[in-house]
Amino acid sequence: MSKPHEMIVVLDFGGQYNQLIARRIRDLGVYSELLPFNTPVDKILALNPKGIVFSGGPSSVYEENSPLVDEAIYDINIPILGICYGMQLISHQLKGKVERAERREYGKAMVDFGEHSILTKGLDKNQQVWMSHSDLVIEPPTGFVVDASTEHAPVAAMSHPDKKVFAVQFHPEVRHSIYGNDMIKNFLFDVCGCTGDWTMESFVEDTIQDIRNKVGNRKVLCALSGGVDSSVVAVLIHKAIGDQLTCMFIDHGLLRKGEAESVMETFSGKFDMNVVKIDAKDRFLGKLQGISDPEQKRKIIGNEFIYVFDDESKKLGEFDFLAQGTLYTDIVESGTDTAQTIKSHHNVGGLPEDMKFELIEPLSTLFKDEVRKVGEECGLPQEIVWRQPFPGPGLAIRVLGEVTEEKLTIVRESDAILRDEIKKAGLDREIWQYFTALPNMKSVGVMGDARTYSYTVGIRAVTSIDGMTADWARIPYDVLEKISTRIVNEVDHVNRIVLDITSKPPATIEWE
Ligand SMILES: Nc1ncnc2c1ncn2[C@@H]1O[C@H](COP(=O)(O)OP(=O)(O)OP(=O)(O)O)[C@@H](O)[C@H]1O
Ligand SMILES: O=c1[nH]c(=O)c2[nH+]cn([C@@H]3O[C@H](COP(=O)(O)O)[C@@H](O)[C@H]3O)c2[nH]1
Ligand SMILES: NC(=O)CC[C@H](N)C(=O)O
Ligand SMILES: [Mg+2]
Repeated sequence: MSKPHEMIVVLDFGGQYNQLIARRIRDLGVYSELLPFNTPVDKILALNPKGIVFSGGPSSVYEENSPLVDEAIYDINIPILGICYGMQLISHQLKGKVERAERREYGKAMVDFGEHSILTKGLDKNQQVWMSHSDLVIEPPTGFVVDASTEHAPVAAMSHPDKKVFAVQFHPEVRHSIYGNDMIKNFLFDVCGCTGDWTMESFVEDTIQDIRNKVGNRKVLCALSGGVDSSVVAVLIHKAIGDQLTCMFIDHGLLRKGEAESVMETFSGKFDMNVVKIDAKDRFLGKLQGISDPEQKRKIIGNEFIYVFDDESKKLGEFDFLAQGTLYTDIVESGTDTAQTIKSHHNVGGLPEDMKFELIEPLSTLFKDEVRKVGEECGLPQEIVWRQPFPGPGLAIRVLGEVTEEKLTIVRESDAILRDEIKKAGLDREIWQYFTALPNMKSVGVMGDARTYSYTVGIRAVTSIDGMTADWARIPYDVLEKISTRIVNEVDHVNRIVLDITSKPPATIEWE
C-alpha cells in the first residue's frame, strides 16, 4: 500500500493468534502487517514502522534452530512489544534467563502489576489475563525491570522503559485478557506515539491510488465469483481504472443451484462493468475424474482456474494482471514459512507455477469482517456484503472423495433446500455459513415399505466472525426437522441426514 500512514510491524514466530495481533492494531486505527520473523532489519526500516511486535510461537528459545530476530533490531530505536515467545526471545537475545517451567500455564491467570508502567497506565493493577506457555523468563536481561508476576510466573511482564522495549508473557490480543486491548492501545499511542490515521475510508482511497499506479494504462482481468471478496476487489479496481477492467466469472460446474444466473443478473444489472461468463464445466469435471484426494482436488481446480483465465482472456486482448479476492485467511491456511498448511486454498496454494499473470490482491492482509466493512464503505448492496462465503472449488470439496454428476446433484439440491429453509426461518444473517456435504457413504433405510441403501447428507452450519475459528450453529429443532424431511423426500438417493456439531478447531468449516 502507499505508505504515508503510520505502521506497526508484527514479526511472525508462528503462533496461533498472530493474525489477531495485527487485526487488533488495525481496529485501533493504526495500519499493521505481519512479516516473517527473519525479515532483515533494513527491510523493516524501509517500511518506517512506529513500532514492532514480536508474536508468540510454538518454539522454545533454548532449543537449537529456534527462530531468532536479526539482533540489530534492538539498536534501531523503534519501540518493541514482545508477546509470549516474543518476551522469551528478548530475554534470550539480551542475555536474560529462560527455562522450562515446572508448572505450565494454559488459560486464565491473575497477573499482578506492582507499579504502573506506561503499558498499564489507567488500568487495574491486578487483572485477568490469558496464558499459553510452558517456558518461563527466570531472570530479565540487564537494565530491564520486572513489571508483573503471576502465581507461577515470576516475570509475567518486563520492560526497559528507556529503550522502549516492553514484554508480556500473556496474550493481550485475546479477549480473555480483559485489559489486553487497552495495553495494546497504550503501546501504540503512548509508547510508539501513533495518532491513529488508518480508517476504512483511507484504506479505500489508498488502495485505489495504488492500483492506478501499478496498472498505468494496462488491462486487468478480475476473477469474479459474485462473493464478497471478489466483488469488493472488482469495485475497487473499477473505481481506479474504469474500462481497463474486465471481470470474468467461471461456471466450473461446481456452483450452487441458480448461482450462475443470479451472479450475472446482479453484476450486469447493478454495476456498469464489463462482466463475461465462461462455461468451463467440461474442463473442470474432466480434470477431476477419478481424483479423490482433497489436496489434489484443490490443486487441480486452482490450476484449471488460471488456465481458463489465460485461454479465455487471450480472446479478449492482452491482460497483464489478474485480480483475485484473496484474504489473509486464504494465505495463512494455505501455509507460510511459519504456519502449517491446513488446506490449499485454490487461489493461493493451488496456483500453477507457470502462471504468467501478475497478481493484484488488494485484500490480502484483511479478514472477512474487515472486507465487509470495505464493501459497505464502497457502497456495495447489502445482499452482496452479507452473502455467506462460498469457496472457489465449490461443491467439489463438499462431495467427499471422487466428484461425479450424481453426487453433485445431491449436494446441489440438498443445499438449495437448506438455504431455502434457513432463509424462511430468518436465520440467514445470524448463521455465518451453512451448507450440505456428502460423505462418501451409504446406509440402510426403509421407504414405502421397501429397503433402501442410499447416501447420507451432512448439514454444516457455523457461526463465526472471520472464518478462522467457528462454532456450530444451534439451529432450532423444528427448522432442522423441516430441512431433514424435505431433503429425504425431495432429493433422490438420500435416506439419512446427520448434523455436524464440531467447532473449528478441531474441525474445519468445509469437510475437505
Ligand atoms: N467461479 C469463479 N469465477 C471466477 N473467479 C472465482 C470463482 N470462484 C472464486 N474465484 C476467485 O477466487 C477468489 C477466492 O474465492 P473466495 O470464495 O475466497 O472469495 P469470494 O468468492 O470472492 O468471496 P466469498 O468468500 O464471499 O465467497 C475470489 O475472490 C475470486 O477472485
Ligand atoms: O475461495 C476459497 N477457496 C478455497 O480453496 C477454500 N477452502 C475453504 N474456503 C472457505 O474458507 C473458510 C474457512 O474454511 P475452512 O474452515 O474449511 O478452512 C470457509 O468460509 C470456506 O468456505 C475456501 N475459499
Ligand atoms: N505461546 C507461546 O508463544 C509459547 C512460547 C513457548 N514455546 C512456551 O511454551 O513458553
Ligand atoms: Mg467464494
